[in-house]
Amino acid sequence: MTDSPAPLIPAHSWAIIDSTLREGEQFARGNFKTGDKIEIARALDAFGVEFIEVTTPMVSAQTHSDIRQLTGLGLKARFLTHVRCHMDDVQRAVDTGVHGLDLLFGTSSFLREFSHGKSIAQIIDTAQSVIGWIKDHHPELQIRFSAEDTFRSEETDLMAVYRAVSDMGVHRVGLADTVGVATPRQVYTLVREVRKVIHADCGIEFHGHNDTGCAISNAYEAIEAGATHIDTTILGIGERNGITPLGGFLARMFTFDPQGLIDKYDLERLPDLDRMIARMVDLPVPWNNYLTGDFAYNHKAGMHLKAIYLNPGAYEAIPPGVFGVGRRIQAASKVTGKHAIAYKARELGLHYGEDALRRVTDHIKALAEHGELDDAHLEQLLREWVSA
Ligand SMILES: CC(=O)SCCNC(=O)CCNC(=O)[C@H](O)C(C)(C)COP(=O)(O)OP(=O)(O)OC[C@H]1O[C@@H](n2cnc3c(N)ncnc32)[C@H](O)[C@@H]1OP(=O)(O)O
Ligand SMILES: O=C(O)CCC(=O)C(=O)O
Ligand SMILES: [Mg+2]
Repeated sequence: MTDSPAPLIPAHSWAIIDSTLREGEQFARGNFKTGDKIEIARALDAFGVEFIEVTTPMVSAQTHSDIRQLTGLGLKARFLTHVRCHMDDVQRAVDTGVHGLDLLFGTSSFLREFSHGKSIAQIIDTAQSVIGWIKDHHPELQIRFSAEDTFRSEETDLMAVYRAVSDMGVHRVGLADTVGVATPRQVYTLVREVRKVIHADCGIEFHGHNDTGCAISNAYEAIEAGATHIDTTILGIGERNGITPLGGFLARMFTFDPQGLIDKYDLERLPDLDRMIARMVDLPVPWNNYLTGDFAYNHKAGMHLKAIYLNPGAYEAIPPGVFGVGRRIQAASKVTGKHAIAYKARELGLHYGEDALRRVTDHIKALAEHGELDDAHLEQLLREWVSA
């Protein structure tokens, strides 16, 4: 026996902050009631996510009381609340029973001009007094500071902000691709730069929107560059078209360290998580959803089917059973081939000679020009042709 090589990106080098109960509430249809929130939190905890981020208690008295209820559930996952870097918000958040505060302050010129109106010097000043207050009065709380709209901010501004908050002793800094514009290479480069100015024990969190379709690749690049925490939501729900989806992110990371993921999370629960959120937002799970979409494991073309029957790994990067889903073999279409038909026949105890197999395959392909044949039709045909 030889030891297996160390995984390229070990699963223990990063953690998930699932934000379905924060970013997900900002999704068009994310109107979770207290009962929904409890169901989501319990399901995420059973799945094994390390952190659950919830909305700021500043939203309403109901939200404040919901957070207290969630943190009182006795779950293993740790709760974080997402608050503006402002004393009013922080003081409202500290008695909610959360494990930590996710502070944010927009650093791009867009947000400095149109959101809060503060200069970089004022942001640093405020951050220092808010962080200082938390450290003095609630040293038990984890503190994260994120520069909202990081990827449209000036690099010199960012470095000044990150250095200052790291010097104040925050546990993590956050990089947020708020409008989903960053490319994977930009994410990689910036995370590397940030790593150089913060303390060695300070974590790096990445939050990526999917407006240009890069949310998963950007999360992956962030980890490659040294990020320690990734924000996800179930099905990727969030503002506009959302953020890095939990399932898609896990699919990406599974390819680097399958066993690490199996050890950390109860992966077979993923389909239930996706269906739960689909039900709550009253939308179907997308047909092409990572891992759990109806057709995520559909195999159709003859060349694929020949190999799939011999070894599914020939056309699957990730075995579906690990994530609690099954594969579908679509044998009776116009793009099928003789190997798939022979296999289907064998399943029925039927055996064709080479010529007969060619003829029945061509017949099925011709019929399927008008649409797919269902299983019953295929079986009937195979039985008829073997005795014809
Ligand atoms: C990219 C993101 O997803 S960021 C997170 C977004 N999350 C939320 O907005 C949480 C839900 N929000 C809410 O319930 C409300 O917006 C509240 C309670 C936070 C604030 O409500 P209101 O006081 O009515 O203000 P409103 O929402 O209209 O405007 C935002 C305010 O936040 C201020 N603000 C924005 N960012 C920050 C910040 N990082 N630190 C401090 N203040 C900030 C703005 O200046 C503005 O305050 P102003 O009116 O004094 O200028
Ligand atoms: O706090 C953060 O890091 C992320 C905030 C957010 O949702 C965003 O910038 O899109
Ligand atoms: Mg966001």
